Amino acid sequence: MIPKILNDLKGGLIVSCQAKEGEPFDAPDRLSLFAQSAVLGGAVGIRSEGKNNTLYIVHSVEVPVIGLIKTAYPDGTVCITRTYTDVEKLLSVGTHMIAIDGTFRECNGFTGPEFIRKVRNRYTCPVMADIATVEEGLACVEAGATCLATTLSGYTPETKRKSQKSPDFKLLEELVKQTDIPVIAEGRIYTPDDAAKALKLGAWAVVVGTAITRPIDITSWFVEKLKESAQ
Ligand SMILES: CC(=O)N[C@H](C=O)[C@@H](O)[C@H](O)[C@H](O)COP(=O)(O)O
Repeated sequence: MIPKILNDLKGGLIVSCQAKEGEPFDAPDRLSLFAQSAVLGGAVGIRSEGKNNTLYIVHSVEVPVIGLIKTAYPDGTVCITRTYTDVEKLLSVGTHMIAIDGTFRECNGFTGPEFIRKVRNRYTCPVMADIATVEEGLACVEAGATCLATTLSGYTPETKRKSQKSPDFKLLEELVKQTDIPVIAEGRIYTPDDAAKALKLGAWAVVVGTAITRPIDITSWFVEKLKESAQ
C-alpha cells in the first residue's frame, strides 16, 4: 500500500533546501526561509540535510519533510544517511521520510540495500532510496524501500561522468518500467520543462534543489554564459 506521505507528494514539486558548509545560506533559519518560500510557490514537500536544519524546517512548513544526513565515502563521493545514529537523529526531529543511500557501496559492512532492509525492520518511518543504477533500484525495492529516487546517478564512481549537465531520464524510465513502487526524479533538473518531462516519463514527483535554492550556482550559470558570449 502507498503510504499517505507519498500520496501527498504525488505529481508535485519537492524542493531540496541545502547549502554547502560555510556558504551564506548555511544556517537553519536561512534554509527554512527557502523552505517557506518554496511552499508559498506551491512545493508539496521539502528535502532537507542535517539534524538542525531539518528540525527548523519541520517546524516552519506544513508539508512533508524528507530528511537526510550527508557524509562522504573514503574516496570523497557523497554518502547519504548510512548509520543508525543518523537515522535516529532525523527521527528525533520529526522527519517524515528518511532518504538513505541505496547504492551498492559498503558502509560499516553493509551495502545500501542491506542497510535499508535493516532500517525498515527496525523503524516505521518511510524510506526514500537514493540510487544511481537500475540494479541498485531493484535491490532497494526488494529490501523494502518505500520509494526510489534517481539522486545519485552521476555521483558514484561507477556513474560519474565528466560532464553531468542533464537529468538521467533513461534511469528514470527504466525504474518506472521495472518496479512497482513510486520513482522520484532527482538530480540536475534545472528547468520547469525538464521537471514536466520527468512527470511525463512516469516520475511520481520531482525534486529540484540547485536551480531553486543555490544562488551561488545559479549566478555562476549566468556569469559563465556572459563570459562565453564575450569571447
Ligand atoms: C548528489 C547530491 O549530493 N545530492 C544531494 C542530495 O540530497 C543534493 O546536493 C542535491 O541538491 C539534490 O539531490 C537535488 O539535486 P539538484 O541540486 O541537482 O537539483
